[in-house]
Amino acid sequence: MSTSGVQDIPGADRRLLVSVFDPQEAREAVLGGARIIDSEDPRSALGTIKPQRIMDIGDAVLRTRRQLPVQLSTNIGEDQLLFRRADNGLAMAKSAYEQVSKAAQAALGVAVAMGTGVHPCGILKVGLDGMAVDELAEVLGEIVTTLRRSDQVSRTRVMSVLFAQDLDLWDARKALPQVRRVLVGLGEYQPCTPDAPGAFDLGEFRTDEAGTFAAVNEPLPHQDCGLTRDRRTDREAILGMVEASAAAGADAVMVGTSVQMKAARIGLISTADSPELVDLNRCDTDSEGLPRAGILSLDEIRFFVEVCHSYGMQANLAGSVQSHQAQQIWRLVPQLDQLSARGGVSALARDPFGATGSGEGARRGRTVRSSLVGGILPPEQGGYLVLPRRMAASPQARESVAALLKCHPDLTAFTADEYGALAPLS
Ligand SMILES: O=C[C@H](O)COP(=O)(O)O
Repeated sequence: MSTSGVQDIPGADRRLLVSVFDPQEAREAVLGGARIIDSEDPRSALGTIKPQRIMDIGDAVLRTRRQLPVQLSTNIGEDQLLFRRADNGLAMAKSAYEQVSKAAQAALGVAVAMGTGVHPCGILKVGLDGMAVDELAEVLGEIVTTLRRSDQVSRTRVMSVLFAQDLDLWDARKALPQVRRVLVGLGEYQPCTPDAPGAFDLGEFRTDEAGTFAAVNEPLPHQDCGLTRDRRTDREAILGMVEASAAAGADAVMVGTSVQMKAARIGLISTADSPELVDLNRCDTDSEGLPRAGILSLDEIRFFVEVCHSYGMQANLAGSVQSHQAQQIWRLVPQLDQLSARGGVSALARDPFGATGSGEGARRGRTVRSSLVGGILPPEQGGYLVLPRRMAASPQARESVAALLKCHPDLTAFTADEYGALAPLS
């Protein structure tokens, strides 16, 4: 007898998407139980990936034993904006016609790279960051129509992507050294004068660049795109994105987070201030004591799912999704179609020759582990709770986990070391 209720949903077909960068990560994701294997360059939130790598990943999925049907997905980048450089060096937007055409060409290209060998319905994620609502609807509509008319990939599903943001939280965190370090490592900065807002000396992070000043790249505010008047992604922004996606004929909408939010430990799901959620975000601190924060409340997540379904589209959540969030959200929002993850299912790479892991903390230096994939799976597919070992050591976290297991006694809990090896939570 289920205690969460979700196991009792007849025909539940909820899916975990895992973003991978190579065939080995693809195998880990499939063996861990992911239902959508997403080809993506982890250097950014929707990192563009070469078609040949998508093909390599598809081949790896085909060769790996799967218990349930698996789909492929990929993306055509975070935004579809195109610029040219004016004589004075300033960036000038290219014509709407060129933007729409390039996006549709890219969509066709990556859909062909995914092919139909793994599944007839590949999924195409379309980043639309920074675009005005009418602009993004035009791009999406062209992509949908182009793919539908194609001979080979007409069943490709189109998923629009909205990057959720909380600009007040971002402002409060963006100057922290650990946030700047990650963004500098990912190349998310631009040169500036020493007196420019947010300027810092690159030499703090790269000795060879001492004396060069830079500022981290800022998120593109929703207000500038006409999505909402708020500095945080709210119901108005969600509704605007879902309506535009539905009008364009998209099949699904994903709300995720930009690389700036990820670097600042601002994930999509807020566990604070909810009587239904156990707040483990506050116990998940980095080595400097910075806790994980979230953007959308449980009610806003329910609103997103409900609005998507009212337009006949699927709802997908992403944005530094952690195991404790996933296990609660799957149970509390049983209608949710998909969760997506990379950071929450990756660990330091273990060097088989004995050296310690490399690339500590950076998105690129971590690799997908099947043991961690199980931490984000829905309960009806065997999902369990995974707590990073450093977090499990905190009495505050232990207390919160005890409360969580009391709410959901069907959950089995493990700790994970920095390489993703699991041990039962004792
Ligand atoms: O498509 C989804 C993203 O790859 C999720 O990445 P993340 O879990 O590190 O935020």
